[in-house]
Amino acid sequence: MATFHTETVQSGLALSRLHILFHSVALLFLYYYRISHILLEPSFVWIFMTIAELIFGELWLFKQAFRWRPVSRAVMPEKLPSDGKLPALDIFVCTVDPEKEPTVQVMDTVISAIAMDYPSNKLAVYLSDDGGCPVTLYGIREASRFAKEWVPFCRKYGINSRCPKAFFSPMGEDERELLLLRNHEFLAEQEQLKAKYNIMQKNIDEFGRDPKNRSIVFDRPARIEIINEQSEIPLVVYVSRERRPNVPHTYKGGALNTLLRVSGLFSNGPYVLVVDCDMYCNDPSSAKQAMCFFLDPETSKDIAFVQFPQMFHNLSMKDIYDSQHRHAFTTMWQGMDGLRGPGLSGSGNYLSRSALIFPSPYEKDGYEHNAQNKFGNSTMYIESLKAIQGQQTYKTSISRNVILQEAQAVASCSYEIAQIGVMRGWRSTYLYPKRPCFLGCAPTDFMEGMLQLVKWSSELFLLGISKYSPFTYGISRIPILHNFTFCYFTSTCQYIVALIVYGIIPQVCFLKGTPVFPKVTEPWFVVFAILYVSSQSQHLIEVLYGGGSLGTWWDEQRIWIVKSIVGGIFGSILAIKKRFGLNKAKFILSNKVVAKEKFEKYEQGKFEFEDAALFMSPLVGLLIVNILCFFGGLWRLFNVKDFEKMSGQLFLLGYLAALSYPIFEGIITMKSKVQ
Ligand SMILES: O=c1ccn([C@@H]2O[C@H](COP(=O)(O)OP(=O)(O)O[C@H]3O[C@H](CO)[C@@H](O)[C@H](O)[C@H]3O)[C@@H](O)[C@H]2O)c(=O)[nH]1
Ligand SMILES: [Mn+2]
Repeated sequence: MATFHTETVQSGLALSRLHILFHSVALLFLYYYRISHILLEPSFVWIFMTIAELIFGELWLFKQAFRWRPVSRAVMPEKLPSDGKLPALDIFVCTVDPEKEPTVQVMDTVISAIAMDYPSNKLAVYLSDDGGCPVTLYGIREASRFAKEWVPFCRKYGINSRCPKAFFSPMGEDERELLLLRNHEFLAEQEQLKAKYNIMQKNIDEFGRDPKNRSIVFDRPARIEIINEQSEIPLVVYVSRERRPNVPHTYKGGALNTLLRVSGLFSNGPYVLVVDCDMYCNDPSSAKQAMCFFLDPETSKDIAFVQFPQMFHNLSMKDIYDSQHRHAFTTMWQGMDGLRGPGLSGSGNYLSRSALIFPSPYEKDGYEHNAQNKFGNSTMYIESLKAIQGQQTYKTSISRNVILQEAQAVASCSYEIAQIGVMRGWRSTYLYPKRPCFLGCAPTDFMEGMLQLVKWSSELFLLGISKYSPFTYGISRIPILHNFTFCYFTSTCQYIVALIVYGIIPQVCFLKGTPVFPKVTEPWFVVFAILYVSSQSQHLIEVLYGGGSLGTWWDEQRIWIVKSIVGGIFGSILAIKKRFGLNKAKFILSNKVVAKEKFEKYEQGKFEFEDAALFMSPLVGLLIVNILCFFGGLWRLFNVKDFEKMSGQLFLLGYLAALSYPIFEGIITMKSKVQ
């Protein structure tokens, strides 16, 4: 019996495809207008405008792939086999730096994972401590001790908020009150647990107060410790892989590879959940929801991973920086799901181990050839792969000590061989349930948001010029529409060229009185007007349809321009530096602690540019050009009165001025602080 069903997001699909056609035709008219004009009367201004419009058009086209066949899925966990027949599941949590990733917060995630609604003997939780910090090891021991009381409590009352922090916070209030009404003993038990939770936090904080316990060691042997083996709660393992300064460690990817090998020796669950240390499990049923895809009798065989949206607990209503990535997790991922499946977004994804081992879903033999080259020379680990082939949990009679020793070996630097990736023929799937399954900490101040953006942009840029570029590698191997989605991701840096042209040329020409758009009375003007209205209304409909407001639409346009400029310039600079090995800077780890004043500003919906002068400089430059040209040009316009030919530019500049007003405000208040 099927355990999930899929629905094409039908409402307006035909209309939406018709719109794609309509907009494409309008674009062709625009190009015809531009190019025929250039042929008659070549000028740099027109050539640049045309290049910009070609880039906008190209990216617009790639983007339509996301709108072609969006699907939404629903699961039926009640139709899953009984608990005894479920496959084993390993959960991986990654952390590295207790300064940016406070240990107490990491432990909330670990506890929420331990408390997942899944049979304890089938679940194992692995914490990768890439910093090798004593406080992390201390923290997980405390967390495991607390979990031994927390898990039975959650099960007894059927609690949904299994991250203790969330449960005891105002976010958990509704649930607490409901339970209180139903059960008399609940109050006393809850108070007890809250006290124990506070003690746990206090202990960890105290232990971490000593800087020695918080310091990161990047020159260390592997250290693996079983934290819990008793069966009332899942197996809990602490893993700190070997790190040596002169051996490349490939950051989180390397940490995950280590976890795959280590967990292969201990529990070898055929499925693996990966979460970042700040992304606590907000719905304990997510494991069973994911199993609905993996265990579906008809369609499951080729599913490599199930992705849940990344959602955040620290967003404000206005979310001026669009830290939630609304467009990505509502439109884009659903759109990709309707093609061949969403991309891996790094956290909140359930992976099938088979997809990481076997060349294709239909080719589960043959991995043994060369196994030592591919997976390293631990025979015990290679044995574990065989168990995956048979889809059985790896049963072992080998003693714990021998396994621990082997685990130490597979966590050493010499095992860091080729990166594992999902191979061909596999599909992925996306599930966006009503209750968010994972909640993390989004950057809510401008600087942090931009750092993360620059990190991502540089990685996508590098992918675009790599061996695996969608323009070369993808084009012959991936169905065209699906490949378009990857073309889009790897080309967003191109927006910067188009935006610089559109942010300087019409402005300077407005000041000088040179038109760059057709006269308002000419029929060609209609083409430009149509394209503008068409793209804006497409965006507006998408926002409103997803429950957003007019304000969201307006704010998103602003932050889109800001992000495209910052990501485009600094992302490509970083990418080029990385490409030529000039990048001395370390990995940009996202900060999960937010300064209070900055957070307050974000909550009020006010831009805060502190410390971000470098990232802001191109933007400030463009803003100055815009303002000077706008007012200077207005002065000229009212003197010369050539409204007819300047209307297009007047509108563009007015629109940009209105859009950038809050940024302007942010800059002014930043200045006044310095004085
Ligand atoms: O050397 C490292 C560096 C990072 N991490 C961990 O990797 C995770 C993600 O790092 P973070 O800096 O928090 O990335 P973000 O920018 O917040 O996260 C997004 O972007 C990353 C890619 O840049 C993805 O891997 C993440 O899943 C995705 O949530 C965190 O748990 C880190 O502890 C390691 O384990 N080892
Ligand atoms: Mn993150």
